[in-house]
Amino acid sequence: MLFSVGAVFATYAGVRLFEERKKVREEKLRERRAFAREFHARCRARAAKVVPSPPEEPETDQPVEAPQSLRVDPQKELARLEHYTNMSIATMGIFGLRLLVPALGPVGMVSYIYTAMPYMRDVEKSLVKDRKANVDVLFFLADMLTLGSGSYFTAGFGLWLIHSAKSGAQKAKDNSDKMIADVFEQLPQKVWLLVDGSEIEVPFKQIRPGDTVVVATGQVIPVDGIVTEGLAAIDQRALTGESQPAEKTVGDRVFANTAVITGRVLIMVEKSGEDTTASRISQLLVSSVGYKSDIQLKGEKWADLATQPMLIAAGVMLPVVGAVTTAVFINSHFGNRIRLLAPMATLRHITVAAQHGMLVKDGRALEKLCHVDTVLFDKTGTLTSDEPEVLRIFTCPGYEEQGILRYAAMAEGKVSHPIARAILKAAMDAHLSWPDLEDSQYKVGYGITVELEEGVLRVGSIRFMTGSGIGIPQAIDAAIGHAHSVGNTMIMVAMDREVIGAIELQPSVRPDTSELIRHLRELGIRHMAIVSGDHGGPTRKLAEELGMDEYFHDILPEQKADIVTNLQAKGRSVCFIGDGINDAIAMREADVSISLAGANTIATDVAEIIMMDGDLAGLGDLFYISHKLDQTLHRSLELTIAPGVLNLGGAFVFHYGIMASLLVNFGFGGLALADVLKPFKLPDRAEMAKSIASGARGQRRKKMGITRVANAADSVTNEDEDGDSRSSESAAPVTTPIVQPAS
Ligand SMILES: Nc1ncnc2c1ncn2[C@@H]1O[C@H](COP(=O)(O)OP(=O)(O)OP(=O)(O)O)[C@@H](O)[C@H]1O
Ligand SMILES: [Zn+2]
Repeated sequence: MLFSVGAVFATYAGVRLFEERKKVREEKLRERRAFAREFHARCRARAAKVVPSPPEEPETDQPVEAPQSLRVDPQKELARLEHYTNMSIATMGIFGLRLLVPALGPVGMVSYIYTAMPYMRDVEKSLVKDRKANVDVLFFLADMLTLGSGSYFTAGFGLWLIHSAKSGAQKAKDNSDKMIADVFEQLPQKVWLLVDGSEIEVPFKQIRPGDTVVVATGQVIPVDGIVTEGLAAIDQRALTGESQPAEKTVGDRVFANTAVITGRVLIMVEKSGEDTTASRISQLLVSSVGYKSDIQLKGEKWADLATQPMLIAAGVMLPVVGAVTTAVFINSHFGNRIRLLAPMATLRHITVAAQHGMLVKDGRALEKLCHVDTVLFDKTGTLTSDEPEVLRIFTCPGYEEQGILRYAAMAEGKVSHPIARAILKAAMDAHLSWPDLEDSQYKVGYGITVELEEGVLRVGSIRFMTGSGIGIPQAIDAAIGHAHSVGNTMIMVAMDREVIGAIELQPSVRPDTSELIRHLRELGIRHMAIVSGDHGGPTRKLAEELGMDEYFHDILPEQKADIVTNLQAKGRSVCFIGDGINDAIAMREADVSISLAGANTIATDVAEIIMMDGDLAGLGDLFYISHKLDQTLHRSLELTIAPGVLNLGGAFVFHYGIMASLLVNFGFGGLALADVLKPFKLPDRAEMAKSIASGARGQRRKKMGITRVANAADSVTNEDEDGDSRSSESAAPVTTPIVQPAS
């Protein structure tokens, strides 16, 4: 029987030896060819009296590429895994028939060795390359013991368990990848294309190599390309991590997903929109699924910690208790299962989110969301609809309403701020026309400056005016007071040093938002606040209306981020929901960031989760899905540990066989898998709250001592009653630590 184990090793060694020698031979051949090439090049160069140019340096400025794992064709990988799964079934079959036809024994061995080949490669890699005995090594040892003890069928079954788990995980991953890619493609993406000297807005996918796109302040560069005109400061943080903006001008390369902070450039496109979309999707898939969840990390750590001692223990046990008991003992190791289950659980929940119109770009975000206790909302464009309405236009002597509106529209040109959209719409509705301006300067959080023949035009906030040394006339000041008291936003229009008019904008709060806030409280969110760049008046009004705990107004973009980090320093876990350029930094700092489809591209690029319907309605569902994921991950971990305990008993107390131990693993593995893949529907509101509270209580019971989880659970259960009482008196005034406007 030891003969069979020997045969396995001998064959593997033979195959590997053959491969290595082939590799060496190929290497030599390559060297020889390279030498010949260089030799010929030198001869030619000498003949032409020029020195051959050095080989081209690889570009260092390249955008990040998808890791190796994603460049493997998933179709082929799946086919390969399925092939080995089928082969292990065949092996089991042959070994089974061997009982009737003993001559089939050697055939079974050949089939076994073939099926074990990829597995042995992993084992070799672990031992030779990583110099570490990992779980693969341990289980391989168990399977060799099984084979050596003459349980051929069981050994085949052991192989099948390994291969089928891998191919099952790959299949689930493929399905989710497709789903996520589909949802991503629905994101509305438009770019400004230069056609015969004028700029037109076209869908991103229509872009072809050689086209010229125009990108101005506050927009994200949609493509890889070369700057052919203009100058811009570009934030490459998303790409290179460097926070210093880079100056780019004619001849420089720029990359997709970087943002223009100031300036305006024409870019010649290098890759078509479809190619760029494809590479974006592959990047997206890397970040959404190519990571390890906390629970997986924990599980892997435990598995790793247990591996060496178990190997040693197995070595000691083998001569004493024999192969069977040792193999059963090894099978009590909970192995790699969490490594398969955790990503599958995450994928499953990302897929459910996608089916409900939420694109989770980073799986970690979904995992972290259930620990969030503080949600910060941006106001304009997030809590209010992405297009307020121009309500009134105030004019100063010498100007007419239409003139003020026309100036404002001229300045707003291609800005994609909700205020800009509202003004442009009003101007269009009034059938005004205005020239296309190229050199407008947008100062985020303040407003826009344009140099016209008649003077310097400024359109923006009151602070923008006073900061530029422009006073507010009394008549306008009175109008501002009234507008703010009813919750409206006022935009100043100034020419040179004088305010010439103002525009009053009426926001419309997204429907059912106060209901949503109440819903989130039921789901365990303790603290909710508005963080807005707008004035105190309208911000307070909305905060009261919606029953927020706090509000921050006149907040500049960097300050939004400070608010997030301050809260985090107090131990809060913060989710930031925003739509604008002014939210991007805060979103980067937040534990979880969410944006809405149709918001500024910088915001949707930074956000880890995008609400594809363009509104907040699905937020409750999202939190629920996150809690569900957390519960599933915990259950997965339990279901991987349970069979281990049972098998440990099997080895020392019940004395059962190897097959029994594998069946225990198989049974629990199947249960865990079914649990992870179980389809689930989103329940109604009351049911959601109950399920989250009970999950948290359950966890608290088990996790006594781990303060963070226990605290979170506390808050959820307390909030149950708390949330109810709050909802009944939601009209009560908010006690508001107000952040004073920065001067
Ligand atoms: N495109 C613009 N046109 C005119 N004024 C602007 C523009 N962008 C910003 N402003 C002025 O600067 C202020 C701050 O703008 P910012 O974009 O930081 O926040 P916001 O849109 O008002 O509110 P929120 O932060 O809630 O989205 C605005 O209230 C407005 O007065
Ligand atoms: Zn906003």
